[in-house]
Amino acid sequence: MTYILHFIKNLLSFVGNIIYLNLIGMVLISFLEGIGILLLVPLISLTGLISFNDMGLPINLKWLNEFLINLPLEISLIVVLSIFVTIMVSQGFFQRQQSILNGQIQQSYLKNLRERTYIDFLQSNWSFFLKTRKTDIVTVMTTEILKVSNGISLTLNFVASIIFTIIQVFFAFWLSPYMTICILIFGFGMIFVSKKFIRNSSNIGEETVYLSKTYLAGITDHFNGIKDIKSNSIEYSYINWLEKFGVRFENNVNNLIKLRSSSQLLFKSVSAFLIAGMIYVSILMFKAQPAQVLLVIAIFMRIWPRITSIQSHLEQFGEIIPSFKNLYHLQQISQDAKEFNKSTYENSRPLVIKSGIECRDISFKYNKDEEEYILNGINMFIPSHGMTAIVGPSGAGKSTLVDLIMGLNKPDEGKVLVDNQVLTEDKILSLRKSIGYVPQDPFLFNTSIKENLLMIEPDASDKDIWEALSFASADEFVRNLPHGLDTIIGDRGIRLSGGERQRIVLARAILRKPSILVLDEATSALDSENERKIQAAIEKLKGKMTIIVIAHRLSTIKNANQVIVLDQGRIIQTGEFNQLTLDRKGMFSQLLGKQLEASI
Ligand SMILES: Nc1ncnc2c1ncn2[C@@H]1O[C@H](COP(=O)(O)OP(=O)(O)OP(=O)(O)O)[C@@H](O)[C@H]1O
Repeated sequence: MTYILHFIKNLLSFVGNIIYLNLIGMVLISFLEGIGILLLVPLISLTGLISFNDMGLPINLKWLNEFLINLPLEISLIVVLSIFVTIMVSQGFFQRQQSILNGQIQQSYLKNLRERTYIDFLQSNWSFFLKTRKTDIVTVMTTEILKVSNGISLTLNFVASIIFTIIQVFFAFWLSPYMTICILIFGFGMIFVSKKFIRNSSNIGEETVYLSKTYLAGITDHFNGIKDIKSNSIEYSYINWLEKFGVRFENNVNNLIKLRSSSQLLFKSVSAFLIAGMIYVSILMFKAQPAQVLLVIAIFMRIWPRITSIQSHLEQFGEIIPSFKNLYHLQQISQDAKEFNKSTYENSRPLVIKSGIECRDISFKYNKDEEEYILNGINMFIPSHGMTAIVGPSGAGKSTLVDLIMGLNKPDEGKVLVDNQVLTEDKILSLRKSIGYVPQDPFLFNTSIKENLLMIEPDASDKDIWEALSFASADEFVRNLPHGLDTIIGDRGIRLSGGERQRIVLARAILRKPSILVLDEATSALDSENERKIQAAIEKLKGKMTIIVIAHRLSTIKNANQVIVLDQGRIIQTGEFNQLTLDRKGMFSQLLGKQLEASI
């Protein structure tokens, strides 16, 4: 319940006073419906079968009776029916207004919740994304947020249902206090007894959340790896996975339907026994008149559905509370991991690096419970406007080191300094705004080449774009595409070759005119002709910006001003390319030797 209350509080602070208008609307509607019960009395009387006096009502409606009796039947019937029609039409009108208002509240809350959650995620630091599965975030942003928003609407309906019930009970109590008390005792007794249904709903809801997350994670993995699946002809192990998973999904929904229908059956059966018992007791034991029996039925038919509705709401709450919990927890984690807000984002300007970036005694580990550091006692200086290459065997910590330099990870010990100033939280964003980054696995969106480039620099002109493309040796192939810059490149750029993708991402990084260019294995997917072109391009950039390259192909970094060799999280060699090749026993020479052997 704490989770629902948290989101209700959000809702109250978001929609403000409209929510009270909404509640007033609900009270008005219930009031008009309550009057409906009262109206039954003169209506029954007008049948001519029974008089008010026989009904044994605790209220004095004789004046109404006398007024109606003194009128000719047609007139009194018209009066009563007109009142009835007016009440029903007004109720319908208010109901319409209230439904519209409810819908508006729900939709604007959903919009706000979606935006807030998305902003929270995007403003979180990198460690949040390292700890959280991407597909869990996607599940929250799609299905869970919708469920929470429906849950909010369910809560508003629940409040309405409670208000309806209270007002109906009030009218019923006025007409017949004993019978109302009797129905209420039975009703709330039933709700208490059927707590098990609510608990089971909650268990099913937990399972639904788990299944949704696992399904999305599985399906995403499978289609990301579809080339491996098809090339290795392992389609059927995945089809089997889906079939098994489908059974669990099916059971989950069937269990929910069974639970809901069992609870409805229970309430319906109790309702039948109760009404039969009441009629029996009133006729045989209290010798009730037909009018009183009719009243018993009328009151019962009004109140019992309200009690059933409360029970059904409670069961639905049980089912969606796990979604509230899931969203709440992920929001909390992302808020704790917040690294900036809108104003810090807007106020941070790209840095211009004058002297260079220094790592001083840096140690870092991903899992803080482990003893071993991934990076250990790193001391290095990356001079501005030079080209620094970081090399080393796989798993040595190259990407981790570059992530620390970009302020994505924070060192557990030691500091990163930019132009001799410690890289504090407030400077991280400025630093990142001055970086052009080309990742190992270049990411492109399923849109045109132009839009992919403008994502980084929305104000760039076509001339700037062609310049950047030409610099990245991508201009020729883009010109040859059927729609040139407007060619749509498919999911993650699937319609382009690996090398073409990498060149587009390089062009995108350069378009920003960054003061630091970070290339993480940027040339790995290029053939030697394109690699040569990019080498020449990087050569052109040397001296204009600070270039950091993580390289496996050592031939690509011949012109680096400094090469840093990492092994098992430690720097083991630093120097110029040629200088390092002279150290025959050093790791750099060994790596170079292995690559030469492999290329023969
Ligand atoms: N998110 C992570 N959580 C836990 N450990 C990680 C994470 N990322 C990397 N590591 C570990 O840190 C070590 C260094 O990884 P890193 O990716 O920095 O190496 P690398 O030198 O860039 O390797 P490669 O050349 O293969 O890309 C590895 O042992 C890796 O298993």
